[in-house]
Amino acid sequence: MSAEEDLIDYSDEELNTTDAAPAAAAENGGAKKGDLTATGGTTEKKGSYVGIHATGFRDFLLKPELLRAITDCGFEHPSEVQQNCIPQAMVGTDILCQAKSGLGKTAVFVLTTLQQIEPVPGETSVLVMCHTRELAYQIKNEYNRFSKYMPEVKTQVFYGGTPIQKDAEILKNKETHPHIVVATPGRLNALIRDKYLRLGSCRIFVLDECDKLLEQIDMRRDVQEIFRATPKQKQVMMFSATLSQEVIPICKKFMQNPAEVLVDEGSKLTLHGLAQYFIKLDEKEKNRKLNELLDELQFNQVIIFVKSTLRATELDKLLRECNFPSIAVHSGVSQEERIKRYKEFKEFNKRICVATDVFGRGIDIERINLAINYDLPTDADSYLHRVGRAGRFGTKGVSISFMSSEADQEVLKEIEKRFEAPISEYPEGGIDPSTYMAN
Ligand SMILES: Nc1ncnc2c1ncn2[C@@H]1O[C@H](COP(=O)(O)OP(=O)(O)OP(=O)(O)O)[C@@H](O)[C@H]1O
Repeated sequence: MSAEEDLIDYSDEELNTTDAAPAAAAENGGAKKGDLTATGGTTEKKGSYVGIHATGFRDFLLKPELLRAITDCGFEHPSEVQQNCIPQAMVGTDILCQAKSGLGKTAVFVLTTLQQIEPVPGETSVLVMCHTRELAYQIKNEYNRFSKYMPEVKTQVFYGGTPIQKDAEILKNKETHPHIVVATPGRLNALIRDKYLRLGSCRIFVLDECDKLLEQIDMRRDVQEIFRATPKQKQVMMFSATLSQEVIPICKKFMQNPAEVLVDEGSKLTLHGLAQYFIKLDEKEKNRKLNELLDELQFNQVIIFVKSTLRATELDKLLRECNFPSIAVHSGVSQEERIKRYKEFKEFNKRICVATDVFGRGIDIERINLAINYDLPTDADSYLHRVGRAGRFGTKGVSISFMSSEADQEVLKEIEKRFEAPISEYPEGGIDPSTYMAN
């Protein structure tokens, strides 16, 4: 199975093809929702960056239940993207947001949807979609953390690879029917098609890693069908660290006058706490080098990216044979097992994770301070997402990429150019731990 196939997590669902987004967006065209929005008597002007003056979460005037949960989570100050987006998102403005990896995009939509929600039994009013099952699971957990003091709000996660009947049971019962649904597109579309989930009450539509969801044609079709199943009047929010010039207009077709928080230069996406290196070597030297690195580097947790499920399985086996506490996550293992392994890694029971690109985006594991590209990805955006698994929320980290072919060399050149990030040759004598370990 190719690395590309690894990414398509919803492939177990049958797909129906339509070409709905432009039409749906055009139908929506009349309203000016993203322009000036009034909620609860307050009018928020688009583009007025209340956030710039905000020094704490209190300044956003969020519900006390949310503020308490934020304090419990240990968040002291909003990050820049949170300052820029929360004031507008919480009053219903459409948002198209690009911001660096690991700087808290999730909290933007989790907090602002919880702020706006008015839960009605048996009705789903918030829909969040992302491209992988583990990410959906992670986002659901973020909802649990932040809705701790809102016991009436129910959130559920739906993704493929699990019995659909279980999801159907949850949706049939008013007591368990969620107000917030986090899902991958394939399973969600199947639930809608089979009429288990009705979206007539959907008020907020969120796409996390939106470029991934919209760039691949089959995922986009699912997203479009789901979009068509929701009412015309709703808030749409989209997020990613990478939004190409090509994908931005596609995103905007789903939106009405969105507030745009975009990064104009690639260099602004560089994670400054992350030291980036490459090692030139032959394919056959990779295992020995990896062994050496794992022995010499003082990592807390490491994620090692490979290009296929087969390579993930083999490398993980090899590492375990060498007594490294390794685990593998890829689409070749059952869904239940995948989530189990994700949890094991997240809970620090395993320190080494060998993964395909299913873990390349969005996955937030705070102790990862080393990301290794055993196989380099084929494009610069994937590189940026992958290495962003280390150095979360401004912490220190290091990434090391193996370069074993001319194609790899070209990709590295493209990365350096696009993000204006120096990627240095890994020094013979190794690197000083103080450059990648927390003080
Ligand atoms: N204001 C804050 N203060 C402290 N920690 C925060 C704050 N906001 C977010 N975090 C933490 O920072 C980490 C990264 O956040 P998150 O996963 O939302 O990043 P992201 O922008 O979605 O990244 P990616 O592009 O990689 O998906 C999380 O562990 C989150 O709990």
